[in-house]
Amino acid sequence: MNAFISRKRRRIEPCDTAEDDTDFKLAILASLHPTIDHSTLLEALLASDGHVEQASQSLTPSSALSSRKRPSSTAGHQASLSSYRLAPVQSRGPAKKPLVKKGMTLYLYAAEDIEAHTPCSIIHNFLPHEQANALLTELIADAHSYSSLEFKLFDKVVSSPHTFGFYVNSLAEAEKQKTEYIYDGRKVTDVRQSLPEMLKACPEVEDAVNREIQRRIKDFYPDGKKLKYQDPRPWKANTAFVNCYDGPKECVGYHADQLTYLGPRAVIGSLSLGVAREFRVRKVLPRENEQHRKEDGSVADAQGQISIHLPHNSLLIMHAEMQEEWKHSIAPQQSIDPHPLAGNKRLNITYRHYKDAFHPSFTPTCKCGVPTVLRCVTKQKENRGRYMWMCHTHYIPGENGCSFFQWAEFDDDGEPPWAARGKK
Ligand SMILES: O=C(O)CCC(=O)C(=O)O
Ligand SMILES: [Fe+2]
Repeated sequence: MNAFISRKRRRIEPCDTAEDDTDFKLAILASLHPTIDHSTLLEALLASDGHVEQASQSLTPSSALSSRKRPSSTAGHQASLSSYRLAPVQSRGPAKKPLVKKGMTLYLYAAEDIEAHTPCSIIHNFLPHEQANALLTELIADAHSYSSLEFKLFDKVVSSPHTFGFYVNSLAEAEKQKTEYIYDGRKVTDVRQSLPEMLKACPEVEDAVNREIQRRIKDFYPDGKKLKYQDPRPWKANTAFVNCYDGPKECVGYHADQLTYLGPRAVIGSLSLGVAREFRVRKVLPRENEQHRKEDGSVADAQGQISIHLPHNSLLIMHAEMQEEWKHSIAPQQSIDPHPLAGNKRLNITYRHYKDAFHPSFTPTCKCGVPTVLRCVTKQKENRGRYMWMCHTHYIPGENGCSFFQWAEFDDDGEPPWAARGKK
């Protein structure tokens, strides 16, 4: 049986009387459990909604397990919190009700918990040890020349506090990317050919992702059927974005990945190497829940979030329900455990399947003459889940774009109408 643990995120408030109360309860718990560290006590208290007695019971280890320490996030070591029975989790299938609560972060470590409570599954120790290290070493060398992503946010040009590189599997593909594809309204100049170890890992990633997709469908989706618009054909790893996070403060904010070249209900395979970091996910709320939005625009506190621990050599599969219904981020941390090969760096490969039918020569072009971006309506209740093609150009600093908008139509397998016409 596995368990999860949760911790209330610390608010930046100079004086908080609730914190005093918590400190008092913590002192009682500490006296009852003198060998358990402070953060584990705090997590148990919060998971028990502040009930000291309940927290104390949950901290009594099951007879078979002797370890009491919260697992450290030491890279390369896969830890689980199964020694604390804070909540029972059924062995297979989706969770009956969400565990995440307002203002809380649930910390998930075990594969069974991750797949039951998020749209992701995880394979720990994915590649053979030597292969993972060779891939990491190859990427560290290439990451020196990565750049950060610049984008426009409310008329300000901001750059993401991490760097990345973009790879495709052949030089011919790289040339096509540079000349035919558009990202945030622009062509990209730095497209790399996948490195030997990246190519070597591709078939393994493809096999694992395809297996996980089938398992997800069978065990988690209604009636064991694929989702509407999900592609029934095998998933391919023909494109990769490699993210580099150098030190605990480098991060990426909450976002959903662009579906423009992947199509609806896309699946992404994300291989983590080097320093272990926290991958946070939260479900997107429809607009009627907007009363929870804070002044700084965030809603994470209002609905809670889930943190997935991503150690070295773990493959996270973001399933077909992820991009349309959830957002994800890599959170900045106070500290990290350095990795023997990578030092302070985490390298992450997000393998993606670019589909032929979504090549920009087929997708609608806006009034600016630029191929459009594919988006899904997530907030507006009436149109939630519908897709639309929209002008990209307003992402370019100094440009406002046009008002182009067109609903996007797909068949049950996520194919756009022009692909069906081509088949006839
Ligand atoms: O670093 C990660 O695990 C996630 C990166 C990511 O979200 C992205 O590349 O879109
Ligand atoms: Fe992403």
